[in-house]
Amino acid sequence: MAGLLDVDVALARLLDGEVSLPAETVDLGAARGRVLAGDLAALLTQPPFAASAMDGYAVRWDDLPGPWRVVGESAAGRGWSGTVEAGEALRIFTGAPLPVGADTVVVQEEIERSGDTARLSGEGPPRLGANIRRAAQDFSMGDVLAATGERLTPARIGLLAAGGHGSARVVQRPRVTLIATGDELVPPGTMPGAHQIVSSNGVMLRALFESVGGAVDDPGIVPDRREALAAALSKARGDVVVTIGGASVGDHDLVVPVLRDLGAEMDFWKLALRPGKPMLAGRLGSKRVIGLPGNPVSAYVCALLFVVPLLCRMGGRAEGLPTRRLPLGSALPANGMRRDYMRGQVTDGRADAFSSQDSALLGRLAAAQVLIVRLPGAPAAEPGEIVDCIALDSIGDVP
Ligand SMILES: Nc1nc2c(c(=O)[nH]1)N[C@H]1C(S)=C(S)[C@@H](COP(=O)(O)OP(=O)(O)OC[C@H]3O[C@@H](n4cnc5c(N)ncnc54)[C@H](O)[C@@H]3O)O[C@H]1N2
Ligand code: MOO
Repeated sequence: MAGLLDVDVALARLLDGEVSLPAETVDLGAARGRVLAGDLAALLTQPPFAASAMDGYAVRWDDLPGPWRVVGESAAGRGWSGTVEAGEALRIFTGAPLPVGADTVVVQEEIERSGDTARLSGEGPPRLGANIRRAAQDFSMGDVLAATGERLTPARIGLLAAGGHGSARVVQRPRVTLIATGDELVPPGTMPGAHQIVSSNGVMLRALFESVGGAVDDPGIVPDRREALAAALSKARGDVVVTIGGASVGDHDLVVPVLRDLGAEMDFWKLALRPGKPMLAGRLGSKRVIGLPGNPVSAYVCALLFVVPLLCRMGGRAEGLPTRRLPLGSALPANGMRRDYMRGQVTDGRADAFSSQDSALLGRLAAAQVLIVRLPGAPAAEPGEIVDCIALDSIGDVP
C-alpha cells in the first residue's frame, strides 16, 4: 500500500544495530527470569563426597548377608573417619559421607538391631553400591552449569547455588517508560465520568513487557496538550519510551508533532498492518521511542510485533515470537493490502478467526489463543488451508 511500510522491513529497521545491554551482578535470590551474560561454571563438585542416599547401615557388599558388628555412626555434616573392616557396619544417615571400606548401604527397614549387632531382616540391597550417591554424580568443578543467554529458572538458580555461586552476571533489564495520552482516560480502578474511558492499555502493556523481562515505569496519564506531552517525553527515563494513543492524524493526535518539536529522529510512521497502522518508531536522544496506536488491540499487536522483539534484543533473549502452522477451521476472505493479524481460537487443532476483528474489542483479544497472519493481498482461504499463526498463550513465559 502506497506510503505504508511493510511489517518485516519495519522490524528489521527497528532492530538494526541494536545490541544487548551491559551486564550487572545480581544475588541469586533476586535473579529469577534474568538472562545470563556469560557462562557460569561450577566452583564445586556435587556431591563433594560419596554419600548415603538412605538412612541405614554402610557395609561391604562381600559381607552380605551379615550379620555385622556396628562400629560407629556417620551423620550429615558429621562423618566418621575410621575404616569399615570385614564383618563391620557403620550406622549411617541420608546425606552422610560413606566411610572408607564400605561400598553399599542397607536401608534400616531391612535391619534388625540388637546392641552392637545388626542382622539382615529383609531381602537386602539389590546390588553393589546400592543406596549410595557417588561423588560428582551431579556435576564436577569446572562443568558449565548454565550458558550465556539462558534464563535463570528456579531450578537453574538452585543448580548455580549448589555449584558455589551466590550471585550471577546477568544482562541488564531494558527499562521502559509508558506514556498513555488522552483527555478521555482515567486510571484503572476509577469510575469513568461522562465521555471518559479507563486507560486499560497501560497495565496491559506493563504486564506484557514485564513478562519478557522489561522493567517498566508508568508515570500515569498525560492530557492531550503539546506542552504536557513534551514534558512527559523529556522527563521519561530508561532505554525505551512507549507512548500509547495519539499516534494517528487527528487534531488531538500529538505524538508525531511533539516528537518533531523535540528534535526526535523518526525511523518510520504508518505501517501496512492491521490492526496498528499508525504505529511509529524513532529516537529521542539515546532513547528509542515507540508510538503505539490507542485502540487496545492495535496497541497490543504492535507491542507484540515490535516492542517485545526490541526488549528481547536489549535483554539478551531470543527474539522470535512463538509460531504455529495450523489448518483453518473456516474460510477467510481475501485480504487487503495491509498484513492482518486476526484474533482467533483453536478448536480440535484448527484455527478459526473471530467474526468481529474490531481493534477496540479487548474481550476478543483476551479470548484469542492465536493471531492468524494474513499477508497483504492474500487470496480467500478455504477450510483446511494451512496458515501461519502466532501462539499467544506461550508468550512471555518467565518461569
Ligand atoms: N483519519 C484517520 N483516522 C484514523 C486513522 C487514519 O489513518 N486516518 N487510523 C485509525 C487507526 S487504524 C487507529 S488504530 C486509530 C489510532 O489512533 P491513535 O493512536 O491516535 O489513538 P487515539 O485516537 O488516541 O485512541 C484510539 C482509541 O483508543 C482509545 N485509547 C487510547 N488510549 C487508551 C488507553 N491507554 N487505554 C484504553 N484505550 C485507549 C481511545 O479512547 C480511542 O477510543 O486511529 C484511527 N483513526
Ligand atoms: O490499525 Mo487500527 O489499529 O486498524 O484500528
